[in-house]
Amino acid sequence: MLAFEDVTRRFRGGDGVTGLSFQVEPGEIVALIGLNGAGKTTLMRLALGMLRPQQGMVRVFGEPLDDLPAGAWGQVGALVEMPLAYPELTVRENLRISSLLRGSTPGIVEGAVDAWRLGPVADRRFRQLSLGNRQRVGLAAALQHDPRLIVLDEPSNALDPASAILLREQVTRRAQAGAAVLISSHHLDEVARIADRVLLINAGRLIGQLDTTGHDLERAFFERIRADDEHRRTDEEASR
Ligand SMILES: Nc1ncnc2c1ncn2[C@@H]1O[C@H](COP(=O)(O)OP(=O)(O)OP(=O)(O)O)[C@@H](O)[C@H]1O
Repeated sequence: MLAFEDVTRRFRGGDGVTGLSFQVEPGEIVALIGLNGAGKTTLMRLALGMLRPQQGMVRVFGEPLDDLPAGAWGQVGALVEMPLAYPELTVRENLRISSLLRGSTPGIVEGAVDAWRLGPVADRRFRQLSLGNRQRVGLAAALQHDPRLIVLDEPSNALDPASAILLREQVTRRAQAGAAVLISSHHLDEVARIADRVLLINAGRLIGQLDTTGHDLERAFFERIRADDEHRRTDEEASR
């Protein structure tokens, strides 16, 4: 469903991501974790064609992104950075537009309002919503059309515990229906609950997977990051 083949995208100043290779298969939830600035959002933007690789290739539904027919994006659901919405339109109107843009029928909107418990704010303008409610609208818009590929960058940001549970249920339900899910998070315990695999990203590189069956996930995470930092420092010193 989603494949990265040796993908590199560096920014002026040297940061970015380097040599990323991984796949997300149908029915699989893959989580991406790393420290601030590790490259998670850059990877997500590359997956969605919001950034182009300088090297390597991204494939969606088996096609290189450049060859993907425009209609195929209707089977993708994504939330990266801020939810995109028209501030002067209501929640319901925004969800309706979002469904039309993805080639779905507006009939799905009421289901999304119910699923995300947006009823009490459905007729409020988007700009009047709290941060958490905006995030819920963004998630409803990303998932209401039952996409086959889901890309969510730190989706539990600003969500209250009840909404975080909703998110978990919705994402798991979509994966059980065969969707491929890529999700980034800072919450290790949340990730451990839903992900089939957890990829570790550090300083723009994928450095392996985290075993989520262990007890002290945080310690395991930080040890892997520290070991990678040390390894890179030694390599840099040796190459001087
Ligand atoms: N447009 C850009 N121009 C220059 N540098 C950038 C740009 N976008 C990202 N970077 C840099 O690339 C690196 C990776 O950033 P990215 O936003 O992907 O990290 P992240 O893992 O999502 O971080 P966070 O957890 O803080 O959201 C950072 O050092 C960032 O400053």
